[in-house]
Order: sequence, then C-alpha cells, then structure tokens
Amino acid sequence: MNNLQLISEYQSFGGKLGFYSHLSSTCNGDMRFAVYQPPQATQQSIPVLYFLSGLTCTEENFMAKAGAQRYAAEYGLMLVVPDTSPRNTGIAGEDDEGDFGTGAGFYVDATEKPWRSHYQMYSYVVQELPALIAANFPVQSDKQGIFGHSMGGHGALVCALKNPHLYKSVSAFAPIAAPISCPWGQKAFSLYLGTNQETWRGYDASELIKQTQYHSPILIDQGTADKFLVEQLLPEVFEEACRAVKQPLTLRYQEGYDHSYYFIASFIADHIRHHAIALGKI
Ligand SMILES: N[C@@H](CCC(=O)N[C@@H](CSC=O)C(=O)NCC(=O)O)C(=O)O
Repeated sequence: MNNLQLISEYQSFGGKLGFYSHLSSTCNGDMRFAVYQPPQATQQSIPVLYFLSGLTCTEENFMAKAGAQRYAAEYGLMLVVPDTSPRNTGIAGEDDEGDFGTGAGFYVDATEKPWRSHYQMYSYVVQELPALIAANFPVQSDKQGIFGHSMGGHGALVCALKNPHLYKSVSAFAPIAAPISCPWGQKAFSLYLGTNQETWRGYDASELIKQTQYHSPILIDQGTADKFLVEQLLPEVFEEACRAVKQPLTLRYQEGYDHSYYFIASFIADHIRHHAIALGKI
C-alpha cells in the first residue's frame, strides 16, 4: 500500500475494520481515516459509502458507535470515514475550541491565513481520499454514496450537491442544514473563508440546492429532542429550499431523539438501505 500506514485492524461482521494514516498532499500533513471492508470485498470490487462525522469527532466515533458494520456487511458496501480536520498542524490555537480548528474542519477549503495551509477538507474528501481509496481498496469508484452527521451532514450534502456526478446517493443525520444562517456556520465560515458571502453560499446546502437539482431523493433524519435543532441545524430552511425547486426530500422528524450516536444507531439501517438501493445492491 503506497503512502498508507495501517494503525490497527479488527475483525467485524465477517469483514475487517482498519484505521489508517497517510501523508496528505491536500492537507499538507498526516491525515487519518477508517475503512470497513465487508466480507464481499475479498471476492470483488464493491460500492463505497463515505461517512462524514461531526464536531469533536475523529475517524473512530462512527465506527465504534453507529452500528453500521452489520448493514455494510449485509449489502456489501465499503465504509470510509475520514477524520474531521487536520491535526497537530502547529497553527496557534488550533486545539482551543470545540467548534473551530481541530475536529471542526467543516468540510471547506479554507482561504484565510493561517488555516488555508492545512484546512482543505472539501478537496480532501472529494478528491484526494477517494483516489487513495481507489488505489488501495477493491472499490467501484463509479459507485459512491455519502452521508454524515451534524457538521458532517452539512459536509455530505455540500459534497453531493456540488458533485452530483460523483455521488449516487446522499443522506444526513441532523445536518447543519443552513450554515450561513447559524452560529456554528457563521463562526467557521468567517474564519476559514473570510467575509465574502458568495464563497459562504458555495458551502451551504440550502443555497446550493437552489442551483443544483440532485438526481435522487435526499434522506434526512432529525431528532425532535436535539438541543441544537432550533439554533444550529435549521432543517426547515433546507426543506423550504427543496420545496421551492421541487427537489425530492424525505425529512423525518424522529420524536424524542437527541443529537447523539444513540439517535444515529437507531436509524442507521434505514440510511444504509437508502444508499444500497441507489448503489445497486438491493
Ligand atoms: N460539546 C459540543 C458538541 C459536541 C457534540 O455533540 N458533537 C457531536 C457532533 S455535533 C455537530 O457536528 C458528536 O458527534 N460528538 C461525538 C460523539 O461521539 O458523540 C457542545 O455541546 O457544544
């Protein structure tokens, strides 16, 4: 495996879960990611499903808590989970806040100093990581799906809406659905992207959907007891934008569920099934 280091590996549901690091040219430093290879991967090339995690997460949270491996093994899907930001870049203050810097790359390509020298998470997720995966794992690169949670739900929607030809399916758990209109997004975008609101709109799913019809229905689950729902997530803004352009959207409000991985684990089967259908596995 070129430029890849296997950090640890575990047997899981008949397949294997590996944690890797590599030197990223896009992020200008070491990056980590996790890959679950279902049993089918020993026999043939298979579709690949990317999961983008939320604030404070690493490549491990989803793999440890979501319970996704069972369903990836059932349908024969490879799961790939990148870290949520570069780490140990040496940028002053990078570890100081939970909603910015380390663990909070927001899946944008930073244009502002000092972040722009490392924080290129959009290009990393859309270009460098898929190329690395294709070169080292048995995937059908023309069969990719993407989903995510919270900050990662925002990232998944943005990656798919900006590149509908690259992703056959998209879904999200409690996404930051209108980042230019919420405190988390406004803080991150102003520091990573500067003051140009046009640049901000290019990373806002509720703005992008007005210009880009996505080719298949979008699935979103949102807990009604999520403490971030009203101030930070704003699914109603995305819903209204989808309605205005007639974009098929299934937005499910799940009564009593919060923002945690207990919520994600409760509906992970539906999401993986959503992707398996679009990726031709059902
Ligand atoms: N401590 C922070 C929020 C931390 C948090 O809830 N992180 C979520 C993602 S939030 C949006 O991107 C998460 O997935 N945490 C990891 C986990 O394993 O639960 C605060 O309360 O402001």
